[in-house]
Amino acid sequence: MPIKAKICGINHPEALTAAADGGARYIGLVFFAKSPRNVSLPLAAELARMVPTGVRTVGLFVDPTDDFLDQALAQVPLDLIQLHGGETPERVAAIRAAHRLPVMKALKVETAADLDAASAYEAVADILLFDAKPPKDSILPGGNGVAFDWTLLTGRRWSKPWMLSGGLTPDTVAEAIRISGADAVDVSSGVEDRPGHKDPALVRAFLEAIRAVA
Ligand SMILES: O=C(O)c1ccccc1N[C@@H]1O[C@H](COP(=O)(O)O)[C@@H](O)[C@H]1O
Repeated sequence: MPIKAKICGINHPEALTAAADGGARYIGLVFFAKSPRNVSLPLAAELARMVPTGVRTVGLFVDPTDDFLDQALAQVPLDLIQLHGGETPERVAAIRAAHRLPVMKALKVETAADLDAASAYEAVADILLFDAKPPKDSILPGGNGVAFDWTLLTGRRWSKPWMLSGGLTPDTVAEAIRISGADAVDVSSGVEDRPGHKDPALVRAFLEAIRAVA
């Protein structure tokens, strides 16, 4: 089965085209002011309208308020909500019910215990996303280009679909898939030529590296 890819932090049309034409299943729009990939709602709406049929548009939020979610969803056609903050299982369930959209919950992984804790989200999230714990000095809860020990996922089974992220690059993604057993991956900083700017050539290289695994 082909590996599914999400290219996160799309903020210009050339990156969107490289992702969609290269076979990405998801494109991610970041709604988090501290991120260099943050997009305004009008720009996000413009980009989302360019997403071809068959590619899903994901909105990435970090501990969003209900008001902000309402505004974003009123202006931007999203297919999936990604929650990348400290949202509790109850908050994930409430957001999912209120907005009637599938939710992907990001879980920060450093040790096997972090994966055990992730099981609390299996009942409430539609997709689990395993990302590395951010470095202590980072202002971002994700998008730091940091990987975790992929062997922690080897042989683990989940009742929900899941994605791997954290420090993936065109050079490492095949090995990460092989070790973790992931059938879906998410990348942000690993396909950039400077913080917050996707390089279309790196996006294409990442998607080609994935195709070579399948
Ligand atoms: O990309 C961001 O700026 C971002 C900001 C806040 C939370 C999450 C963010 N990105 C997500 O982080 C992971 C890993 O990114 P990277 O490939 O290590 O740079 C990925 O799931 C992004 O969706």
